[in-house]
Amino acid sequence: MTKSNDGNRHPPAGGRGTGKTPGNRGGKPSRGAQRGAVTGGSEPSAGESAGGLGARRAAADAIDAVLVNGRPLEEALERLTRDLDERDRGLARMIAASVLRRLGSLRAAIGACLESPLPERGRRAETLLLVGAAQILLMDVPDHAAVGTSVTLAAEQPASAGYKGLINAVLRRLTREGRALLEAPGGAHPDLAPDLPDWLMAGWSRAYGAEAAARAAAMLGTEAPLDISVKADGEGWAEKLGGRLLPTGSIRLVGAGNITALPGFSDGAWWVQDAAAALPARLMRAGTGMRVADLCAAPGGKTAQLAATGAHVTALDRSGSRLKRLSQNLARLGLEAEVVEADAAAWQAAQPFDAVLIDAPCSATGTIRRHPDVAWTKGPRDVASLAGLQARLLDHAATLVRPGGCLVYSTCSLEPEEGEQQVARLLAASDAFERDPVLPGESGIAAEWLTAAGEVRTLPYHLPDPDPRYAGLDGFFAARLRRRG
Ligand SMILES: C[S@@+](CC[C@H](N)C(=O)[O-])C[C@H]1O[C@@H](n2cnc3c(N)ncnc32)[C@H](O)[C@@H]1O
Repeated sequence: MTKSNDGNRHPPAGGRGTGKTPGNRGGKPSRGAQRGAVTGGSEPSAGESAGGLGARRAAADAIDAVLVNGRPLEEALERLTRDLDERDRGLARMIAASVLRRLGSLRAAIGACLESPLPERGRRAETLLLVGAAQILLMDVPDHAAVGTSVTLAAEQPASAGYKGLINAVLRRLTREGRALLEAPGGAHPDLAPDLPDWLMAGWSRAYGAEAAARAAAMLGTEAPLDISVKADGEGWAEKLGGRLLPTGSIRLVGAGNITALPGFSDGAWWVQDAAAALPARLMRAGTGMRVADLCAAPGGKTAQLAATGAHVTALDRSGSRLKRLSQNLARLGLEAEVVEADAAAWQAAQPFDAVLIDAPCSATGTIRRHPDVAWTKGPRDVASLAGLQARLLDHAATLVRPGGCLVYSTCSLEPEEGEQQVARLLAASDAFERDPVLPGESGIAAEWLTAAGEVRTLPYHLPDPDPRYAGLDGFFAARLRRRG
């Protein structure tokens, strides 16, 4: 049932503060909600809803795949948008990412238009409301198309057909009042970070302080720029691509469009890699003649960096399918590495390496800006079990480093259990290694990105820029250790 403007607000279904998973709706359904009662607005015409229906359907299905089945967004979109043209693929991706990035805020705005939360069987209807609301409130889409397509999609499934009228009425109301509901400070949602689960915000507040956690959350609600790494001639490629050369050597682009059509892609001059993700390999000081191992290598961003230095690189990963992608990426770039499919926690090398990188599998909470599904598919239990795997991988990687050699451990997680605590544990357990601190300015690394111990700890709001489209970094951790000789 929709609610008149002056009624009491109900909390959003799921979302921050309820202690529920995003797909878990609370509250009893009202009769009106069950029956899809309409309080205003009229049905859109068929003509209004005809265009882009496939993109919206794919977006809704992808959101359900993430929130209901816990699947990664990229995997879902790849499957669901296979038959769409490039424009619709882009639209589906944009809608799904916008919903997942602002899930709590959108639910709050929708909830403010409902007298009671939708019942469990209204799940699809809620997804279609989110799809419509994201287009109306966050994207440059004509309102009538956003409303019409959600209503048409509702009619497609028995579970949502009864909600057509309600979806129409709520979305029409959002076209009039939604921005105020979304932006009202402490209004529809009084929390600082309505778009992230409590456990993440609590952990970041403990680790970095409440203000830093809030700044990180604010940055994660925005779209990320495109960062690329180049084999050589950063300045030249920045100019050719109309991008900015960052102090770390990465190039940053905004509004780049289809990356495979950009100059240099088919020639293998560069590859996509977040600027923070490019730091761990730089810390290894690899160069011609060095023997280097990249032990969790696929899909090969860091392998490519290391190979481009002229080092002899062994790229190892447990996943054969991901290694296939690594080999394809290296072939496009014209770079070489010895590729090994094995478990990095057990693999034995013929002789120790000059430098070993362990870019461990992790919760990836530092990449939520690029992968907003991570916030809703990962939980504290994932962090705990991944920390166990990381410890095994790091301990074994340490045995593969020659005396005097270098060990770099990195993760794209903001959780200290997957970063600082792993390294502290290794150093406490054995005196075979010591820290080789990273100094401010090395590889363009800002002092603000370093811990007191000389480890790299980038936070999403680092690398600010007056133009917000160019601001921010993935959250990354990287530590450099030296094996005592
Ligand atoms: C964070 S990703 C690596 C990203 C890669 N370094 C890059 O820059 O493109 C982690 C990788 O670890 C691999 N992995 C997970 N467990 C592993 C294990 N026990 N042994 C080897 N690789 C493993 C995964 O298959 C995944 O490719």
